[in-house]
Amino acid sequence: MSSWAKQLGRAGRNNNDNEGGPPSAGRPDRPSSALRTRGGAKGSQASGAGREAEHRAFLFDDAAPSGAGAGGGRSGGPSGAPLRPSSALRTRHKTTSRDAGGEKDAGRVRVAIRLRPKTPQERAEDGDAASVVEVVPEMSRVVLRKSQWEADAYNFDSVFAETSSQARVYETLARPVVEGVLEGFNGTVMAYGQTGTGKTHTMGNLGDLTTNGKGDTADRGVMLRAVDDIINLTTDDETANFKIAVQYMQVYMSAIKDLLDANNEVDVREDPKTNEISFPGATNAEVKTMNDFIDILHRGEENRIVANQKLNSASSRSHSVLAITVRRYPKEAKGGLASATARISKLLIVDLAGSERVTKSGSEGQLLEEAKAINLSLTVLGKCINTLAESGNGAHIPYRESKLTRMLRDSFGGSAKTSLIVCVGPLRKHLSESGSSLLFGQRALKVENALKLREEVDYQLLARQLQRQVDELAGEVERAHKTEAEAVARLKPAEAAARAAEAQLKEAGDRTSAAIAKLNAEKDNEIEHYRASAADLSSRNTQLESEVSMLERQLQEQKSKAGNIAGEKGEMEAENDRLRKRIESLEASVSSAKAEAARTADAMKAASMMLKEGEGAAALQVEVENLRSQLDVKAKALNESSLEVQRLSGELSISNGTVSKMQRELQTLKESGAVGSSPFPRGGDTGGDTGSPTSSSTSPMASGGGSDGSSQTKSKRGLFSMFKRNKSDKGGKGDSSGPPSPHAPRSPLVINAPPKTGNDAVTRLFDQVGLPTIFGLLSYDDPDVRLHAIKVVANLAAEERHQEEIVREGGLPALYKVIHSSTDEATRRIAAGAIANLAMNEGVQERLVSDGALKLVINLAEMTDDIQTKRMVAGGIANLCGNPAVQPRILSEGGLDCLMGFAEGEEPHPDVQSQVARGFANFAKCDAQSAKILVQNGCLPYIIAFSAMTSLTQVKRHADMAIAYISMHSEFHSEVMDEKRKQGMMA
Ligand SMILES: Nc1ncnc2c1ncn2[C@@H]1O[C@H](COP(=O)(O)OP(=O)(O)OP(=O)(O)O)[C@@H](O)[C@H]1O
Repeated sequence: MSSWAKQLGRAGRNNNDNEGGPPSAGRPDRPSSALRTRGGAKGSQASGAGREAEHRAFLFDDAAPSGAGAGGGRSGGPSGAPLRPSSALRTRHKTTSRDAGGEKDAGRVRVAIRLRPKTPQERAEDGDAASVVEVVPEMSRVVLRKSQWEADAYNFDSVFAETSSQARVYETLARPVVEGVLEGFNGTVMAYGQTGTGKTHTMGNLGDLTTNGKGDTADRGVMLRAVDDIINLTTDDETANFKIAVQYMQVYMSAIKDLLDANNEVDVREDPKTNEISFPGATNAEVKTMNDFIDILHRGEENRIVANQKLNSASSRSHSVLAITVRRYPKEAKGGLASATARISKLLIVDLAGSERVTKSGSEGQLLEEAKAINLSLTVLGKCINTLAESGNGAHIPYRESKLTRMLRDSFGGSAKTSLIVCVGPLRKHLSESGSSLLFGQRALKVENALKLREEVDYQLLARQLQRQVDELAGEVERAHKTEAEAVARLKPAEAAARAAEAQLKEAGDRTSAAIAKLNAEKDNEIEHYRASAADLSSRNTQLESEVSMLERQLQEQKSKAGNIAGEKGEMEAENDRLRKRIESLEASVSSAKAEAARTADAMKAASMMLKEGEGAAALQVEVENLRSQLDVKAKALNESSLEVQRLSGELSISNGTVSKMQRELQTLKESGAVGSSPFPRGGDTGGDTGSPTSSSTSPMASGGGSDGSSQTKSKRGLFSMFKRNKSDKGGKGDSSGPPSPHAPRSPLVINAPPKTGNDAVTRLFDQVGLPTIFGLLSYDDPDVRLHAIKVVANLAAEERHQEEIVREGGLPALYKVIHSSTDEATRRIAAGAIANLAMNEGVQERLVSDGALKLVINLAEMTDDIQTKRMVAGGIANLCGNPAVQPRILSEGGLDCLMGFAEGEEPHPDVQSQVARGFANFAKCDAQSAKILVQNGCLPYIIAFSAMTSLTQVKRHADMAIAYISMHSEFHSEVMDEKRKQGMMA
C-alpha cells in the first residue's frame, strides 16, 4: 500500500467518527418504493406517487409537477449505504483495465443526499418546525415528509444529515472518485439541487484562508480537498511522476466561459476515437501546490457572475466546472527516463447552478433569462439522465442539446466514475423542489458508466525526451568526433607517410608488374624462338642424319669403288703397256709387210708393163704367179697383223677410255673426299664420257677409229697393184660411172661389175686378202687404190653371201669414212652403191638405219648433182622401204621426203624415178599403216603422176604396184580416186 493510500485510509477512518455510525458494508439499497404509510392504501398510493415522482422529479422549472404531493407517513428504516473507499485504493498501481474497485456496479453513478441545515434566518422564520426532509444516514435513507400523514422514503448510496461535515461528505462521496482519477479513470463529482441548498458550500467552499491559507480547513469543500489530496498523494508517489493542470470554466447563458481568462471562448470537443472530452480554448493552468490552486480559484471566483437576487444573495447564476487533468508518468528504469506514455485522467468538479421556480423567485429581466437558461440546461441534463436510466447507454442520449450536457457526456453514460451530491433544503416551502431533487437522484442511481483507463502518449514529452537523448547522443558524437579528430590529427603525419608509402608501393608494384609482363613476353618470345629453332634443328638434324647416313653409305660405296677402280686401273695400265708393246711390234711388222707389198706392187707393175710390152709373157706369168702367191702369203700375214693392230687399237682405245674414265672418277672421288681428304663427292656427273668404248665404236661417222691411216696406207700398196691389174684384166672397164640396170629392183647395184671371170677374181682377192685388208685399202692415200678398193667392196656387197660378213667385219664404218672423207664423186657414188647393195639384205637393214647409214646417204644426195649417185641413194632407200621395222625411221629421218625430192627435180632421170617409184611400191606393200603413212605424207600425187608416165615402163609399173597396194585398203580409195581425178587421169 502506498503512502498516500495509507493517508487516505487514515483520513477515511478519522472522518467516520464524525458520523452517526459506521457506514453500511452492503450495497446501497435501491429506492424501490416510498415509505409505507400507516394505511395500506395510503402506502400503496405513496408508493405509486413515489414512482410518479420518480419519473417527473427532474423537472425543476415552473412546468414541473410539485413533488410527490402531500401525504405521507414515515419512511421505513434507511436502506442505503455510504460510498466507501473502494478496493481501488489498495490496487491503485495496477495498470490493467478493470472496473473500479472490482465491484459489480463499479461504474454506476453514486448518489448521495445532503441536507442543508437551516440558516439562522430560516430558523427565525420557521421556528422549530420539523424539516420536511428526514435523513437516516445509517440506512442511507431519505424520507420526504410531504405532510403529517404522508412521506416518501428513498434510499441512496449515502445520505448526509445537516450536521455532516465537509470532510465526511468528501471522504464518502468524492474521495473514491479522486482515487480513481489518480489510478487513471476519469471522474466527476457534481452537486445538484435547488438554489441555496448548499451546492457551492459543498463543492467550492474555500474554508478559512487566513494566515496564508493555513487556517481552519474544516469548511473546505470538495474542490480544495480533492486538489489537496491529489497534490499530496502524487507528491509522495515514488513510482511515477505527475503533472497536474486545471481548467476552470462556467456555463453561462448557454456559453462556456473561461474563468481564468474572461476573454477566452471555450468549446467542447469530443475525440471521435476515444470519446475523450476536452475544452479547447480554456486556460490550462499547471498546479503544483495548493497555493497555486487557491490562486486559480480566486481568479475564477472573481470572474464568476454572481447575481444578487433575493432568493440568495450569493446564488450562482452559472454552472461552474473545474477540470483537473492528472498525467501520470510511470518512473521506468529504462535509460533513467520517465515513460512518455502517460495515464491521463480528468476530474470534473461541477457546481451546478440551482434551479428555481421563477414564479417563486420573482426573477425578471436578466435574472429571468439566466434562470431560464439554467433551467433549460438542467432539464436537458434530466432528460439525458432519464434516458440513460430507462434505456441504458445504447439509446440516443440528447447530450448535444446543451453545452452543459456536452461537457458532462463522459460523466453520465461515459467512462467516468461519477458521484452526484443532491443537496436539499429542510424547509417545507421547498418540498416540491426537494422532492424533484430526490427523484433526480433516484434516476441518477440507475446510470451505469463504463469505467476505462485512459493512456496516451505524451508526444511533447516523448519529443523532449528524444531530443534530450539526441542531444546527449549528439554530445557523445561530438565528443567522439573531437576525439577522432584529435586522433586523426595525431595520425595525419603517419597517414600521409602511409599514403606516400602506399603510392610508392603501388608504383613499385606497377613497375614490377610491367617488368614481369615484359619479361614474360620476352620469355614467351624466346621460348617460341627456341621451340622453332629446336624444331628446325631437330628437322635439320634428322635431315643431316639422313644425309650423313646416305653419305656414309655413298662414302663406303665410293671407297669400295675407288679401291676397285684403283685395282682395275693398275691392271688396265699394265694391260695398256702390254698392248702398246704389242702394237709397236705389230706396227713394225705391218711396216715391213707394207714395204714388201710395195715392192711386190712395184714388181707387179713392172711385170704388167713387161706383160703389156709382151716381153716373156709366160715367164712373167710364172713370175706373177709366184709373186702373187708370195703376195698372198704376205698379204694374209699383213691382213692378220692389221686386224690384230685394229683389234688391239680398239682395245687400247677402249682401255684408254676406261682408264680416263677411271681417272676422272678417281679424281672426282678424291675431290669429293671419298678418297683422300674430302668425304663427299662434288657432283654425280658420270656422263660426257667421250672416251667410252661404245661411243667410239657406235658412231662410225664421228669416230676416227683410232687407227693410223698412214701406216695402213703403206701396208696397202701391194693390194692396189693387184687390183689395178685385175681392172686391166677386165679391159679397163672399171669405170664406176656406168649406170646399173634400172630394171632390177632389189638387185645388187653392181659397180663396174666385172665379167664373170673378173668377179671371180674379186672373189678370189676377197678370199686371199680378206675383207679387213680390203677395208684397209679404203683409207689408202692413193685415190685410185681407194677407188678400186671401194669397187671391190661394192661388188662384194652385191652378193648376198658377203653382205652380212661385210657388216660384221666392219665394212660400214669404212664405207661411212669414205663418203665423209672423199671428195671424189665416183668414189662417193660407189660407196653409196655399196650401202645400197647391203640394204638389200633384211638382216642388216636395221643396222644400217640405226648406224646412221640412211641419214648419211640422204645427206649425200642433197650434196650432189650426180644422177647416178642419186640413183644409188634412191635405190638404197627403196630397198629399206620394204622393211616395216624401219619405215618409221625412214619417215622421221626424211627418207620419204628425199624420194619425193628426187621425183620433182628439175630434170628427173628415169633411173632415179624408177628407184623412187620402186621405193613407194615397197613402202606401200607392207600394210595399211604403211599405206597410210604414204598418203598422209603426200606421196600419193607422185605415185599417181608416175603411174601416168606410160613411156617409162619401169616407173609406171612400180607406180601401179604402189597404187594397187594402197588401194587394197578401202579407206584410201577415195583419196586415190580424187588424186587421179585431180591429175586428169579420170573423167
Ligand atoms: N451544510 C451547511 N452548513 C452550514 N451552512 C450551510 C450549509 N449549506 C449551506 N449553508 C449555507 O447556506 C447558504 C446557501 O448556500 P449555498 O450558497 O452553498 O447554496 P447554493 O446551493 O450554492 O445556492 P445557489 O445555487 O443559489 O448558488 C450559505 O450561506 C451557506 O453558508
